[in-house]
Formats: sequence, C-alpha cells, structure tokens
Amino acid sequence: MTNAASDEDGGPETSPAHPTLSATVIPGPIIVGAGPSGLATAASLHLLSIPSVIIERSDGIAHLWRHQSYDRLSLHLPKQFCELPHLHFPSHHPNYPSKSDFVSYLVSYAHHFGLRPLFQCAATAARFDETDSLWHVAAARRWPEGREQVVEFVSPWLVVATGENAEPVVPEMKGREAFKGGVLHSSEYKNGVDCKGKRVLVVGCGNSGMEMCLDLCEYGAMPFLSVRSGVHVLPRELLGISTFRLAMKLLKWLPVRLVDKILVLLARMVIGDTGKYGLKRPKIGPLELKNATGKTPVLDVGAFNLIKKGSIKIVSEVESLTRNGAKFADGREMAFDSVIFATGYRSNVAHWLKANNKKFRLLHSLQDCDFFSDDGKPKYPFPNGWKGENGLYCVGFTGRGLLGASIDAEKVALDIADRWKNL
Ligand SMILES: Cc1cc2nc3c(=O)[nH]c(=O)nc-3n(C[C@H](O)[C@H](O)[C@H](O)COP(=O)(O)OP(=O)(O)OC[C@H]3O[C@@H](n4cnc5c(N)ncnc54)[C@H](O)[C@@H]3O)c2cc1C
Ligand SMILES: NC(=O)C1=CN([C@@H]2O[C@H](COP(=O)(O)OP(=O)(O)OC[C@H]3O[C@@H](n4cnc5c(N)ncnc54)[C@H](OP(=O)(O)O)[C@@H]3O)[C@@H](O)[C@H]2O)C=CC1
Ligand SMILES: O=C(O)C(=O)Cc1c[nH]c2ccccc12
Repeated sequence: MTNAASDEDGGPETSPAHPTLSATVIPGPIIVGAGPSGLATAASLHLLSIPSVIIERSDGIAHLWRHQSYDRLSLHLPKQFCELPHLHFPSHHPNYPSKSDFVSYLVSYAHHFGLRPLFQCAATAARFDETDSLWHVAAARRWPEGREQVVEFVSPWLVVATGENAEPVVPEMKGREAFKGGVLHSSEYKNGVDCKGKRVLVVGCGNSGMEMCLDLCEYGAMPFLSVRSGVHVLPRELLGISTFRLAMKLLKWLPVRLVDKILVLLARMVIGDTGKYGLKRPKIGPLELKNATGKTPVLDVGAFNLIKKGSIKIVSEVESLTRNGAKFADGREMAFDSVIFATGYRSNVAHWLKANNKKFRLLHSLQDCDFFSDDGKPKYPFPNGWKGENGLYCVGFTGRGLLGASIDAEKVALDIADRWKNL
C-alpha cells in the first residue's frame, strides 16, 4: 500500500516545531484534495515508487462529481481528452462519458493504483516552517463515530490539488432576503423534477447555466437565462467531430487566432448568429479567451436551439431581487418561482495556505508568497504554474480542465522523484 499516512502504520511521530500538536510525519508528499488532480498526482508518484498521503475534506473521492453536479452532466470533451495519466477509460464507455461513467472511472483509477485518501480530513492551515524546512498542514479530521480532531501532517512536499472549483460563487444581490422563492447554486441543482410549470431564473450563461436551462425545459419548466456579458457558444460537435478535437487538430498547424476564426465561422454556419438571440460573442476568440482568462466557451448540447425557439428566454443582468421575482438592468421586472445561480466557482487556497494569506503573513512576519494570487490561483499561467518554492506544487489550476490537470500531475511527480533520489 503506497498511499496511507504513517499514523495508520506505525503511530505518529511528534514534530519538534509544534510540541503541543501531535504531528504525523509523511514519508512522501502531502496531497490536499482527492479529485482528479490529487488522484492523478498520487498515481503518477506511485508509479515512480514514491508514497504519498492524500487528505480530502469529503467522504469519498471526486466530491465535485459525486455531490456537486446535476444528474444529466456528461463530459463535453471526448474521453481521450479527459482521462488521467497511465489508465485509459474502459472501451465500453461512450465517447462523452456520463457523470456516473466518469465517477466509476475515477473509483477504478484509485483502486488500480492503491490510492487510499484520508477522508473527512480538511486542510485548514498550511505553512512552510523555515526552521525545519518542512510543510506543516493542519487539518480538521472527523472520525466515523463523529469525533473531530485537529491533526497535523508534516512533509518536505505539499501538493495543492483542491481545484479551481472548490467553492461555489453566489454574488451578493440586492433584495435577496426579500425574495420569497427558492434560491440555489448550480452545484446544488440535480434536475428539474420539482419545477414543472414554474418560472425559473437562471443567472449566468456558462456551461452550467445553459445546460440547466435545457434540463428545466425538458422537465416542463419555464427557464429565463440572465446574461451579463458576452459568451462564445460552440456546438459540441462541428462537421461530425468533437469541436474540441477539431480545435486540437487545427492548433497543430495554425495559430490560435486563426483557429478561433475558423471555429466561430463554422459555429455560425451550424447554429447561426448567437448575438441575434442575446448571446453576444466576446471580441477575443473562444480558445484565446480560455487561455487568457480560463473562461470556458459553452459547448452546446441543445440549449441554444431552445433559445432560438423561445423556450428558454434570455433576460439582461439582474439589478436586484424583489419579493416576487427580479428587476433587470434594462428596467424590466418579472415574477419568478425560484432563482438558480450558475455563477461559477472559486479556489479556496487563500483560506488555508497561510503563506498566501496576507493577514497571516503580516501577523507572523512571514515572507511574501509569490506563487498564488489573491484569487487562490497560481500567478504564472500554464505551463508554468505547477511548481512553487520549497517543495510547493500545484495541480489542476491551469484553466484547462482535466487535460491540464493530467499534464501538471505528471510534471509534479517527475520533479518530486528527482528530489526524492537526491535526499
Ligand atoms: C460541472 C462541471 C463539469 C466539468 N466538466 C469538465 C469536463 O467535461 N472536462 C474537463 O476537462 N473539465 C471539466 N470540469 C472542470 C473541472 O474542474 C475538472 O473536471 C476537475 O473536476 C478538476 O479536478 P480537480 O481535482 O482539480 O478539482 P476537484 O474535482 O474540484 O477536486 C478537488 C478536491 O479537493 C477537495 N478539497 C477542497 N478543499 C479542500 C481542503 N481544504 N482540504 C481537503 N480537501 C479539499 C474537494 O472536496 C475535492 O474533492 C468541470 C467542472 C464542473 C464544475
Ligand atoms: N459538461 C461539462 O463539461 C461542463 C463543464 N462545466 C465547467 O465547469 C466550470 C464552471 O462552469 P459554470 O458553473 O458554468 O461557471 P462559469 O464560471 O463558466 O460561468 C459563470 C457565469 O456566471 C456569470 N456570472 C458570474 N458572476 C455573476 C454575477 N455577479 N452576476 C451575473 N452573472 C454572473 C458569468 O458571467 P460573466 O461572463 O459576465 O462573468 C458566467 O456567465 C467551467 O469550466 C465549465 O466549462 C460546467 C458544466 C458542464
Ligand atoms: O469544461 C471545462 O471546464 C474545461 O476546462 C474543458 C476545456 C479545456 N479546454 C477547453 C477549451 C474549450 C472548451 C472546453 C475546454
């Protein structure tokens, strides 16, 4: 077994830096997060014979996929672009695996590489101690009988794999307390079974917002999609092949701006002028925008057609919620039964990686951590955001989905292996 903390094997050792806190010295890297990124890193390390410990706040692997996504979710990219290093998807999985296919792939992946994360174990504070040159990660661990304990893990390496989508973002909105209907974030939406005949306002037109509107229509609800700024809508398939695959092929020969022009032109031929229906395209092309800001184009699986038919109604930015509904930036006011915020997610790194927390740094006169910005993402864009100083690594913050996470994971494992040999 390569992936278990030494407290399960031989009893904890006490760190000299914190005599009051019982600390577990990890014989390899500490990986925070058992999503695809953490699992991919641990598997890649395992193949290099390096043990690691994954700590995960949830009760199992891939929390986002098991608990924070809607029922109809499937991958928008073909499986070849979503697989983790060293293990293919089973051949019987469809080209675009469903959520449950993906979860079962991740479960087999963890099993295949003998990965056994410590569950119900949330990193609450991590810092590099210059006196012992080690990372100290404090975590809140909940035991099966419900007892909670603060534990500490100590290692020369810390791999941050908590994801770009760690916490739902719900914007503060005037009138929210007055609204008497239901309010959800997209991470809580499962399906539209309770929404038949209801007027539902969906705020945010990324992939989640668009696909929930499609789902709501199929359940007989009346969705209204609030759009704040531009968005690129591309059909999931163009010319009979996956749009993403086509883009990857074209990028081998052509610069990104030209590929973007081709994609937008083809999309216009296939689905028409999205701007005419209230979904204006940003000036920057879809791939260039994704690379620069992480903003993902919508890979449409049917919502746009319903927008054209008028089954999904586009409305402008929400100005405020009211007792019965919402007021919009264009002055209109409408009644709604419920509101779903499909307003995205954020990283939580700034809350627990203390070298990145300005207040903590000032209080303890710690050096500035140059690696993460205040939004909890690495300052250096792909492909340079995976390695910090003093054995700090970061996997899955490239703004490039699962493919980016896999690339990071392999780099991190090789780099740690290099240092491992020289210990
Ligand atoms: C609805 C949805 C669909 C998506 N579909 C695709 C797709 O089809 N293709 C694609 O390439 N990408 C997709 N993405 C992007 C997505 O970010 C990745 O697919 C993937 O889940 C990222 O993996 P990750 O391990 O980096 O992060 P996550 O999957 O978010 O995993 C991070 C893990 O860290 C844990 N964690 C967080 N904080 C702590 C803490 N303090 N202590 C301990 N554990 C912690 C979380 O519980 C979680 O299990 C999608 C994202 C969303 C939201
Ligand atoms: N099957 C798949 O592959 C799926 C993949 N995903 C992925 O998950 C990630 C998250 O997607 P998603 O949940 O859609 O989030 P996104 O971050 O992609 O989109 C958020 C949307 O909410 C809007 N928004 C944010 N804040 C506000 C605000 N204060 N007021 C009004 N509008 C606001 C944004 O508008 P603006 O542009 O103006 O900021 C944007 O339209 C993405 O990478 C996405 O591709 C999601 C669903 C399915
Ligand atoms: O769905 C996501 O969040 C992804 O990040 C997948 C993805 C990575 N690179 C892209 C480029 C265009 C569209 C989707 C993706």
